[in-house]
Amino acid sequence: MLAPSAWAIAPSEINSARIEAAEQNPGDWLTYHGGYKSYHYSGLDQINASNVKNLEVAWIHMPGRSTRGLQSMPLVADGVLYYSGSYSRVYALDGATGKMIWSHFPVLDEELVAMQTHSPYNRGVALGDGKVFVGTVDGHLIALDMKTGKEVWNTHLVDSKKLTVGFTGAPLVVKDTVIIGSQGGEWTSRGPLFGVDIKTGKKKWEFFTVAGTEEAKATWGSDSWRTGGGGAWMPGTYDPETNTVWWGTANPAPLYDWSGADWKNSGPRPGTNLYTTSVIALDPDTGKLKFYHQELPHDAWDFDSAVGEFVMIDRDGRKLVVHPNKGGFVFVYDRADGKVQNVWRIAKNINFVKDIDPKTGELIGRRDLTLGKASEPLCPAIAGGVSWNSGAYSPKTGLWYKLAQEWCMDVDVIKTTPITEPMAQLNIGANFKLVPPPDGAARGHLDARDPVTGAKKWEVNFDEPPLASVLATAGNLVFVPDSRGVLRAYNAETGQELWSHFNGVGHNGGIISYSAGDKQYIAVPAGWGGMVADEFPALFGEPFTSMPKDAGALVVFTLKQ
Ligand SMILES: O=C(O)c1cc(C(=O)O)c2c(n1)C(=O)C(=O)c1cc(C(=O)O)[nH]c1-2
Ligand SMILES: [Ca+2]
Repeated sequence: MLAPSAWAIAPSEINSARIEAAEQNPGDWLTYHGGYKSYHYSGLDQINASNVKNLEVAWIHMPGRSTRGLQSMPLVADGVLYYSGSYSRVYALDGATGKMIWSHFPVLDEELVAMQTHSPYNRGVALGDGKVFVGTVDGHLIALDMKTGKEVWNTHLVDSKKLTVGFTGAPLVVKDTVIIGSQGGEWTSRGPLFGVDIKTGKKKWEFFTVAGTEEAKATWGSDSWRTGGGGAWMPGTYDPETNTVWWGTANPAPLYDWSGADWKNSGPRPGTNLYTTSVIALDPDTGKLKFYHQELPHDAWDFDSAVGEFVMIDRDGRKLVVHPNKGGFVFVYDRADGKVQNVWRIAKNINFVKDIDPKTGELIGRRDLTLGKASEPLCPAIAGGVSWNSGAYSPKTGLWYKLAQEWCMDVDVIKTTPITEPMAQLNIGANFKLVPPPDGAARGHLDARDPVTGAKKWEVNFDEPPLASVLATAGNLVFVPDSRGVLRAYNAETGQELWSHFNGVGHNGGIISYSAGDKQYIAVPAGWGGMVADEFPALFGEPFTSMPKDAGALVVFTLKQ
């Protein structure tokens, strides 16, 4: 199915209604998650399981200065591809040829950026109201004219000079509001999310993921909310039926806590620490909290809920949303009220809890660390049982294709005090080293599962965990961009590998499909160097020891003529 002409009347008008209708317009890819349902699925089937072997490179684009790789999710509207690289460089390219239409390089506070650790990568842009929106690591949200790339407005939202953190995640457009979340879990901020007027750039609201309400403030003993961390560093999504924004929040700081089982009363941040490591449901117009579920009360392991995937599934009259937590569990919620409907595990090596009650979401047998070396490795490792990139759901197969990671770490918990002056410093609270898990080598796997029950149909193993997003298509295909730099296509029903192509450097970003003219394309950023990627040389050796962390290219494929 190719439907590029459906929007011929007003080609560049992008609003929430058009995003809601994403499924009827498979030639586009309008939001980070491919549409509000977060499927990372393309309804195009020109490229399919029987002809995927005929894929070839159509064009390549080099953004330059790809420090820490190329981590973004491209977007496409009406055959034009928009994407960002490190330092928030934004490009608009002809989707058929790669020819540049415009580029925009923001002027950043380079001195500040050089002092940041989780920087200067950018994970994507948002489209709406004739503009392209991008966040910057020095705390700005910028709107560019979609046709010319000229700056329309530029709003300074985070005092990054003081707080160190900024924006790495993509924004989300909801009606006349642009929503973006800040980094924060590893520092001393309060991890805000912002709602900004789409026309003027004026800030409409701000929601603090740390102590954003009086109820939440009471869950931080010793005034620890002042330096609580939090963060909302990956984009969530929007449920138009209930006018609700779903967003995941990051961990509290310090990441690790020495108080052991007495965490309610002692240690650096006594209490449950709301709304960190939670999913929060906000009113997009006001930023008011509607409801929430804290996936890990008093997270003591850096297992953020910040993974941005909220997969909307309707089943047996129930409206559900599926959300993975970095600790390796997958939560299923009722979309009306955020009540837990199921919890299942996707990572095999987990010992930070014995289990999570699938009916209530309650943690069973938590493993709270105390000062000094832990007696046995903590599983999963700080890099997570799942990482921040997204899986893909195919409404055709009813399967969710999701990557998981098997690794643990030796951990030595130390006492820290938050440093806020003159500039916030990382507040980790432990030294650590990644090690293989009890059941074998450190590795990754792609699972094809029922997203609600977790029932597994098939699994493919990888010697090193892939750290990029997954794409599913109506052509009965699943694409996995792997860490060595090989893009692989699988049969969506069976997991059989059908095609692969080496892109020259590891993948650490998104992947999409779109149409331009009468052709279907697959676009994948190649470029290695995220935070988790830093762990690869010690664990896996070559090719990661010598893999560049400052090279990137957008590689686009189509079928041979
Ligand atoms: O709490 C935060 O604000 C925050 C930010 C980031 C980031 O901006 O990349 C990561 C994390 N947390 C994190 O927990 C994490 O596992 C992680 C992995 C990566 C990466 O680039 O591979 N970034 C981040
Ligand atoms: Ca974190």
